[in-house]
Amino acid sequence: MGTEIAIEGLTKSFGNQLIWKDVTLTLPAGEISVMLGPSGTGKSVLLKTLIGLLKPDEGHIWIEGTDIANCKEKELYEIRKLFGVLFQDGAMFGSMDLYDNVAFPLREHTKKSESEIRNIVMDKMELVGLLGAENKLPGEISGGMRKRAGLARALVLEPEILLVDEPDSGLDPVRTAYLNQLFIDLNAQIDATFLIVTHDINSCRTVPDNIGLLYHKHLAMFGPREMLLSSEEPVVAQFLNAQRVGPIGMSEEKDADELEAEKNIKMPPLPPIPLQITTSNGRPRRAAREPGAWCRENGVTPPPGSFGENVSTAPGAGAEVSA
Ligand SMILES: Nc1ncnc2c1ncn2[C@@H]1O[C@H](COP(=O)(O)OP(=O)(O)OP(=O)(O)O)[C@@H](O)[C@H]1O
Repeated sequence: MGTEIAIEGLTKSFGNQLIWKDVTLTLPAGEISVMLGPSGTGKSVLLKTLIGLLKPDEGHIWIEGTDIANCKEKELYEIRKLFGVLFQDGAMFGSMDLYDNVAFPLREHTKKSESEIRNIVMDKMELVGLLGAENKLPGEISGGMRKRAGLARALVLEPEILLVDEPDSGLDPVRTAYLNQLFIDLNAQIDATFLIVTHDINSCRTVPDNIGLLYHKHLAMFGPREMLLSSEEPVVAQFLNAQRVGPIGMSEEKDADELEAEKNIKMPPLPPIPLQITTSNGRPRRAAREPGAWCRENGVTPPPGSFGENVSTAPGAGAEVSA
């Protein structure tokens, strides 16, 4: 089962450039969370801070009782073993074939024999649909395959926490859909805590259990998927529905003149909340909740047409989904 990450009052700047301030959130154990935000709001910096590649100016990151923002190198080294990381470009060694790339963490961090390593590598290659491509070099395969190879490598040490930076950048919608399904299936299988940084609104609306939004140097909101997808908060509603109308402008925040010009333009109504992707083999995912459960429990009426037609989201009603 995955590990909870409790982030408290995290602040990061580079010189006098503040990236974000006072970020506080808990990534629940075994759940999939997505972090969104306009370009340059520090999503990648957050991922790097979580694995200790960058030191925050202030704050705490609690994992299994250790504050990895303030612990000794030796403790950080141990905690890092809980993490699997998939960087944007897959971060493959160009001169090694996919097999050696995926085997690398096992050879580096374990004393496993080559035959044990072979079993693990082939198992993960199969999981990401890359069996048969073991002898290819990273330069000989597509971007989508490189990402999947990066994912196989992130999985070989059986991570409790999986951090993924923009898995869908540069992928076509079909490949993105396959990758999203893979995340859901993987989460059901390995039960790790996932944090995915993405710009893809469709992925963010259908994959995670929780969504966070970084905006204007702070965490605008973090919570269950249904909470954010039913939120009328202008920044959240604008971003999650990819609208031009709202406080976010081309260079992050709109100025007073732009906002004044939009004063009488109403934000469009929220679109229906889609169903969350389920596992491809029907196996239940521990963190998955019934459609509409959060809305029902919190007395929130979701936008009309949410979750398909057969889910009652009235407070107090039991949710039913037609087969
Ligand atoms: N090592 C560093 N030194 C100085 N500045 C940095 C460093 N790493 C990141 N930054 C700055 O931090 C800011 C946030 O960068 P980051 O890559 O985290 O944004 P992002 O939200 O992931 O953006 P995008 O969605 O475009 O990938 C940028 O202004 C970037 O230039």
